[in-house]
Amino acid sequence: MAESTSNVLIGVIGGSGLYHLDNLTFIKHVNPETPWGFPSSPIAISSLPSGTQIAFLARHGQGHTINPSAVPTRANIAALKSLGVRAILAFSAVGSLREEIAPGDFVLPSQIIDRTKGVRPASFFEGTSVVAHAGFGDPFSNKFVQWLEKRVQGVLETQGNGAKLHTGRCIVCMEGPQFSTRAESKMYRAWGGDIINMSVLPEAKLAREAELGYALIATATDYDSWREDESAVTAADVFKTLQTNATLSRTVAATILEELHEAAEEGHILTEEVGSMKFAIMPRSEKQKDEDRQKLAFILPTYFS
Ligand SMILES: CSC[C@H]1O[C@H](OP(=O)(O)O)[C@H](O)[C@@H]1O
Ligand SMILES: Nc1ncnc2[nH]cnc12
Repeated sequence: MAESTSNVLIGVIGGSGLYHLDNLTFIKHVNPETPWGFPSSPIAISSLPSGTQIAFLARHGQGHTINPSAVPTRANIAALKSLGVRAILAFSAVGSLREEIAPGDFVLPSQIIDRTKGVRPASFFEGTSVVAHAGFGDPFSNKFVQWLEKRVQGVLETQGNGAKLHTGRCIVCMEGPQFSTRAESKMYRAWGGDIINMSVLPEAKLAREAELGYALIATATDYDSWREDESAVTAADVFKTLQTNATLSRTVAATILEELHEAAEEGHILTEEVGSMKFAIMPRSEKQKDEDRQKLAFILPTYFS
């Protein structure tokens, strides 16, 4: 492990527009070097009013300098794990593929359609002599997502200014940086996609490989490009809602993080993840290289130390 751990159980990943959280006392920045390089940006360790510490990482770097295809996601997940993090609460700006999901609404997706194009390293095992097939049928941590539902709903009802929460939805993760064509946007709707972004993969896959709880709070900024009589999405459309969504995301985080830390400490929201890689990893063979096993011990010390 690169950094000493100090009971930082929750890692928050901020997406477009969300580069810091509120109501926290900043303690320090850490920048752990992992076998997969450095994270997108130094990770801010801060304390909640109770003293509980949390970690915050800006997915695209503090000045939003990293495009979605180039985010060093393996380093991000490995760095968070090295700090002792057990659950990641990720935020993402998304396009809506459904009329009822309006810009400003929040979504807790439960499924993913992968439309990334193989340019992003998507496994810690890639390039090693160890083979593993993580289960990904339920790409988000079901218990964690269920835990979030009523808490996020509560915040939106009292402080959401009309923002609605949608649950049980399917997110399409596309390869950017360009937005989808109108034909693609319609195709994703026909496939059952409800929202679209460029970031949830490989983040969710890598969190699973590292046996971390992972949930995404998706915040809708636009209607993508499927509406016949409307113009196709532009970055300017996204920017219109980004700040309002980020402010509400900060309120959600400030309201739930203390209780989330407690839930992670007790472990009941993470029972599906911990131990999940045990039978995903192909049995040890003499052909597996020691150096690869050492590398993998960084994220899975239980199996590789
Ligand atoms: C700024 S529009 C496209 C960009 O926004 C989302 O970023 P994030 O998921 O980090 O909030 C989307 O995934 C794209 O990367
Ligand atoms: N329409 C869209 N497509 C992909 N990613 C997005 N992030 C925000 N809006 C998006």
